[in-house]
Amino acid sequence: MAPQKLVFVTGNRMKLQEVKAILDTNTDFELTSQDLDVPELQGTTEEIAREKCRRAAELLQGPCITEDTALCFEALNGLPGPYIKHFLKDLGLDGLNTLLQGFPTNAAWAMCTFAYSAGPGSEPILFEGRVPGRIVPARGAEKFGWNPIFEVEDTGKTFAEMTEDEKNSISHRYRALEKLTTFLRAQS
Ligand SMILES: O=c1nc[nH]c2c1ncn2[C@H]1C[C@H](O)[C@@H](COP(=O)(O)OP(=O)(O)OP(=O)(O)O)O1
Ligand SMILES: [Mg+2]
Repeated sequence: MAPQKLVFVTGNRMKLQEVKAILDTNTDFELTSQDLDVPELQGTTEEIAREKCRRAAELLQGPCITEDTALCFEALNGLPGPYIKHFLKDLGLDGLNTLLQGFPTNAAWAMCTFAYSAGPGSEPILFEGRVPGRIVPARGAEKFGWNPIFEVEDTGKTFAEMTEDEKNSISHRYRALEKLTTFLRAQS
């Protein structure tokens, strides 16, 4: 059967690189990407993910997937969550550690939410993947976002200390993408 064409709307080339690597050996899907400036509303991760995908499908006038990544601190009831991009930009990796000083736990989870819309006017469907861990002083290469300060539970390693393959075989993104591709395969 011909591969399903997927348009991934994202402005983040590292996300795109990881999604391509995860889908790499998968011949069921053919991924292309579009860097569109889609506004992100405030709200819960789910609300943000849905609305971003809705707007992307309108702009593209066709089916698409979008993705929202959140980093959630247990001590802060899940914040910064979907606002991690702004916290990271303004506080940096050190500042995110400082933020947790005085709290009893540095437990955290990384969360990835893919949204799929069949086209404009079609309600997006969400697929979520999570990885538990904790926030630690930066270790490893500073190549992608908050990778150096997120230590994955039971591994003793931050995402930045893992090889790309290692991260991509256990990550929040991998787990969410598994659910999305299972859904899409069942559709076709
Ligand atoms: O696996 C990851 N490991 C470390 N850092 C990560 C990861 N995945 C996203 N990140 C960073 C990028 C951005 O600072 C924030 C998510 O924000 P988020 O709005 O989802 O991404 P974005 O604006 O860069 O791209 P997009 O155009 O798809 O919305 O966390
Ligand atoms: Mg964004």
